[in-house]
Amino acid sequence: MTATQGDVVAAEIAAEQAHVDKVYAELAKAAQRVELIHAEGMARGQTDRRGTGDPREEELAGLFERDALVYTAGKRRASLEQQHEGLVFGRLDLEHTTPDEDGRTREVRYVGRLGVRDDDYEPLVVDWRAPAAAPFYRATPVDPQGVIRRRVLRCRGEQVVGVEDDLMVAEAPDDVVVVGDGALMAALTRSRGAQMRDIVATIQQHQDEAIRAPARGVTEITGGPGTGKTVVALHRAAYLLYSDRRRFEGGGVLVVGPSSAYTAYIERVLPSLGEDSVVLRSIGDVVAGVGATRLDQPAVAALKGSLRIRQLLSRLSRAPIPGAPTLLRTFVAGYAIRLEQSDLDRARRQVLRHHHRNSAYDAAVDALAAIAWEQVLQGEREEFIGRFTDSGDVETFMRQWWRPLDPRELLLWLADEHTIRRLGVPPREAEVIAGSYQEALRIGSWSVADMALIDDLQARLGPMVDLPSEERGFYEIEELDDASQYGVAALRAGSGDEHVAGDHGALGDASAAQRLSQDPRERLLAGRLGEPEEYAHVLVDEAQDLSPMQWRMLGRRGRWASWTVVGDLAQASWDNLEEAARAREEAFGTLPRQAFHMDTNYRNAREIFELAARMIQEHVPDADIPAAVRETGVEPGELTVPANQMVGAVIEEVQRLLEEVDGQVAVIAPWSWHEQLGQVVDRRAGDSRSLLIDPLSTKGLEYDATVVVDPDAIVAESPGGVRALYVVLTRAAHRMTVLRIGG
Ligand SMILES: Nc1ncnc2c1ncn2[C@@H]1O[C@H](COP(=O)(O)OP(=O)(O)OP(=O)(O)O)[C@@H](O)[C@H]1O
Repeated sequence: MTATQGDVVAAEIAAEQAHVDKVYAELAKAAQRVELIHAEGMARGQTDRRGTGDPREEELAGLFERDALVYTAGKRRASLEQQHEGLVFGRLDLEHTTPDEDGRTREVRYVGRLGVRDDDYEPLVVDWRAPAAAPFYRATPVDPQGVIRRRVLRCRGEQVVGVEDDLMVAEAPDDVVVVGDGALMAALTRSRGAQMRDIVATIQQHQDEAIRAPARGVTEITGGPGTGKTVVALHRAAYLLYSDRRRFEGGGVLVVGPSSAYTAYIERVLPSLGEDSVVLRSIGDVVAGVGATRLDQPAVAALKGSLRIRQLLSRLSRAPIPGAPTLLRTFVAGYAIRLEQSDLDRARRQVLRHHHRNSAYDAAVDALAAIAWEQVLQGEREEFIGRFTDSGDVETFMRQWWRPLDPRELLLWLADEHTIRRLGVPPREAEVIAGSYQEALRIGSWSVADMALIDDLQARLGPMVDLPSEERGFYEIEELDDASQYGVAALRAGSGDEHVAGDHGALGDASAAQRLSQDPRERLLAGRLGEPEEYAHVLVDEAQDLSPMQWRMLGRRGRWASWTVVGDLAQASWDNLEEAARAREEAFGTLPRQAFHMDTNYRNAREIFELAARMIQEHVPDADIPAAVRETGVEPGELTVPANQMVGAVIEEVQRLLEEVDGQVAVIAPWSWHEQLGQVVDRRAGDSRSLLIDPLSTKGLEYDATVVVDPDAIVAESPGGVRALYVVLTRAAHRMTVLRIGG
């Protein structure tokens, strides 16, 4: 009796299962070792004087050691747990030209999310990032690199449930069985989850080249929609950490994306690849201690994003504090001193020529003293200056005239149109800017574009330094002033203290304060800004959308960094691309460049992408159009419905699509439809399989199916116009319906 194809596959699966079992057994041993280290670490921290609050020095050393051990063990355990699923995903059968020491030319090599060795230190699985794993991604029939067969193992938990082979030589040797229809197609046909998955088992050769490119300088990854730019860039981050852990884990890797929906969407990819030290931020969350999700009207965002705004910020950072005293009258060393507004302005200008405002308190006192001396010119100059500097009146005056300035406070000065006009802004722009900060004060939240302005002002003002302290109360001990470091920021926030958390780690506390406060102004100023954190590598996704001011903001965080920059100009929602390109060049300086272009669309079924491509080519003839590799045989639906029947049509389409796909169905609608549609479709992804989302928030995301509502309004409403619609039309993997308004 001959074996059926099913029997052959079952036998292959059973053989792979035997190896996978061995790996998990080894892993269980490793987990036990981790437990032992954990237990040992905890034991070292035991102290016989618990509760006295007075640990001996050797106990402190014990505690430190314990933390280090527990930390390492915990990290290893977390990574073992996260990579448990699908730990082994690949196998290479290689034929070498020169035999090994035992005279064999054949080798079997398994590839997985991490490297595992047996007791003899023989590799059971090679980490996908190790050089030994490279042929898994690089071998092709034209250049097999010694590979006869590449096999992808599909696992559920610890069970191998399928194998998919690619043969790299013209004919398989007799003992090498080839099964399956190819792993890539199987992966692309599957349903999309609410979160992005890693593609470690099916990375394609051209993607692998970008992933493993050297870390130097700037790596640009371009390509049309769905070409895997994001997922490739994330694998690249994992690869860089593996290839030079000291540099990148120590220096930090920052990944910046367009929105918090995007960061939530991609947040599982890196942990599933064994990396949890990467910092993910949306562009509204880059500045430590403050965050924003609100978007300005396009005209306002354009004004705030352009480099022209820097002139206003420069003047603002040197302007007098509104409401601060305009006259200093006092007696020093028996002389009556009177410093008028013009004297004060002169002193301020002199000081700001050479100093950051927030660190120039002493210089400002000196400047005032020098001007006061001009009114005296009798006796000893040094003695007079000393008496002036020590004067209680002068200190009281300085507390108002030269207090530490929070950049956010300066932006709020702009809510007053007269202030802006005094700073030389033309009336129409002054009105737009004032209106935007009046709105911020009304609703108590910043806009995403404000973050880059806050950052720019912070660079001009310097970090906030507390004024020289007044005499302290007896119980007010030094350390408690900065208790935020010890995790009590939320308490201070609750007590109404504006100066909450001092670093990004405590951002959550700042937002706790924001939630607690009823007063919009207090919410805007809650928490304390941290200083810009610098990184060894900065990865920017949807880079085509960054404004020039946002490039400057990122530039401050990557002054010594290498970069990976990902984008597609045809999807841009920023219209002055030339100015943004200049700001971006400035951020990169003279760093060397390398470029990778992705030209295969792995997301959209061909039928869906053709509709999107036709639309964008009509308006942007030089758009970068990839080739879609998968077909479903189902054309996207295009319906025209009267406006008053739109809600019903949406409900009907959602119902229909939910039956056709296993994953999520997104209704992508312009804001003008959100109120009506919000009553029938969930606004948030949550557990529900259908959701309502606005066009801009879909950047970088994907769904099994989409219902695109009123495309003309999407174009009219978005700063990117047709480019925004192009983004929207390329979000669906399997099914799409476009609902136009008409007749
Ligand atoms: N080699 C691969 N194997 C399996 N799936 C892949 C592969 N490459 C890309 N994909 C899938 O294709 C989809 C699109 O990828 P991704 O979101 O990274 O594209 P993108 O170029 O960033 O798209 P956009 O610019 O439209 O946001 C994702 O579901 C991703 O998992």
